[in-house]
Amino acid sequence: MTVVPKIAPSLLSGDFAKLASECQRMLDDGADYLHMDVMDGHFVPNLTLGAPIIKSLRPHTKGFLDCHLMVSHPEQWVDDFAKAGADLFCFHLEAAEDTSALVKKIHEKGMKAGIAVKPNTPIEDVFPYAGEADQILIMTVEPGFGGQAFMTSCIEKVRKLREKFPSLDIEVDGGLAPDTIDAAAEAGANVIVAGSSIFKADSPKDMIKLLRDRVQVAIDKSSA
Ligand SMILES: O=C(CO)[C@@H](O)[C@H](O)COP(=O)(O)O
Repeated sequence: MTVVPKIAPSLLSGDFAKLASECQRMLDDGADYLHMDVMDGHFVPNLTLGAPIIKSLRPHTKGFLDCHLMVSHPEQWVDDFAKAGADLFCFHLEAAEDTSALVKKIHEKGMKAGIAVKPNTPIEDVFPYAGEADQILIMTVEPGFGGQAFMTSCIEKVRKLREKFPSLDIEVDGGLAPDTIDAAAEAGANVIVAGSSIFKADSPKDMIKLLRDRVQVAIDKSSA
């Protein structure tokens, strides 16, 4: 593997009333990405934030805004997120009309492109597009809410994707914590989204370090 660990705190578990300072706190504590959960109340049964919030936040942070759009018709939001200053636009395979065209459009607008898959979507469905995208996100909970239990059934999907794409950024999201990180990392995940485990930790800094160290151990083991 040639990948490196990246830790992406999910701001969904932070305090939206002070989003900019929550982002800064995470960066100061060692975060690599700021994971922004965009939900439309249609693709998932929850409503969170959209491009206007990303636009307001952008002048207040230099952090990498890893935007995960859990929305129907993701095509319609590419321009708005690009203008708002998103760094990565991740859409759901299940929601896209034309996956390759959407990846191309995201790149043309100057953002990195991610493709997410829900727990019940076979990982093979994303194989044809994994070479075009910058990151594949494997959901390890049903998307919609923070604080759910990690689904171990998703681990095999990470393993299969890593086997085929050794240098791809593989992100996992949902229920990542000290008791689940090893399974995800050993299967090949290198980008870790974590909400509850980081924001509820006595020391978010120590939690970010723990998650990063465990991923690094798995990477070292796999390349030994
Ligand atoms: O996208 C989602 C939920 O749909 C996630 O990003 C969660 O916000 C992660 O939260 P934890 O499971 O780590 O609490």
